[in-house]
Amino acid sequence: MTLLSLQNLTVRRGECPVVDAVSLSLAEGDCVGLIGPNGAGKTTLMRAALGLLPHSGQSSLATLPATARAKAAAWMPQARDIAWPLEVETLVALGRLPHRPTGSRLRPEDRAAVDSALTRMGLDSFRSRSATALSGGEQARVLIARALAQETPLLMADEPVAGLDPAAQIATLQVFRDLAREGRGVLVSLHDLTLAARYCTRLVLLHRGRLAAEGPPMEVLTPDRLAQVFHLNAQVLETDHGPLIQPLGVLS
Ligand SMILES: Nc1ncnc2c1ncn2[C@@H]1O[C@H](COP(=O)(O)OP(=O)(O)OP(=O)(O)O)[C@@H](O)[C@H]1O
Repeated sequence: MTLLSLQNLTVRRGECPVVDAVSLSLAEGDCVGLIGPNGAGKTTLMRAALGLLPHSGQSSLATLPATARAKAAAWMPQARDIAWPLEVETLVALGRLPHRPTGSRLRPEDRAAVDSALTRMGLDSFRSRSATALSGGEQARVLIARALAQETPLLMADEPVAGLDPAAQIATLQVFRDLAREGRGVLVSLHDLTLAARYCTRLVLLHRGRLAAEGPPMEVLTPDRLAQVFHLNAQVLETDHGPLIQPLGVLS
């Protein structure tokens, strides 16, 4: 089943299209990595797809009423502001809001979703801590857990592993890959090309707002594209542990 369909999605900032006629679809089982240099349009694409930015073209999510959209897709934005000193467990339970009548108590299925999200993100021992008293990387994991607790068919996450230590980055991508294997869909923007190649089923490469390439990771991440789009001299290796994209230098 298709979980997200974009057709000619375009976002203009003034005269300039920063997302330019992008079409793509994402189905159950897909873990799609959205990659591209700084300013390529990744955040703008995701926010427009969710209907959070004015755009032309179509997004299957943008037209949904807010509650239906919150049941269809969870969104973890790049900004990780936690304003109030809520307990971690309470903050993660906010992910259940689309599923509960306003003001109601957590039902057993809500508690189960919160417990599962905390466990997946390795946060069981953090559940009673104040979220504002956590480190930046710990806060990021809590916000990912909140999105997981939403238990939506589609998870969209904007650079969710930025600021996480290497083990937490890998563990998070493993969670996303597992979600896809369980039949959900994931759209995740990433700057770490090795993680993108290893854990995503498909990559979408944006360059200056346009879809520059899409397909299996090793077909997208060719040395030529890394040079043209990322200005990188990079080695692309197949190892026993999976692909390895090793940047060697910057091309002028
Ligand atoms: N509010 C805004 N007003 C004008 N231009 C903007 C605005 N927000 C973003 N842009 C521009 O739109 C383009 C795409 O930005 P976007 O944040 O989508 O890129 P990105 O691929 O997510 O980058 P990064 O990897 O740095 O997070 C950039 O050129 C950026 O300067």
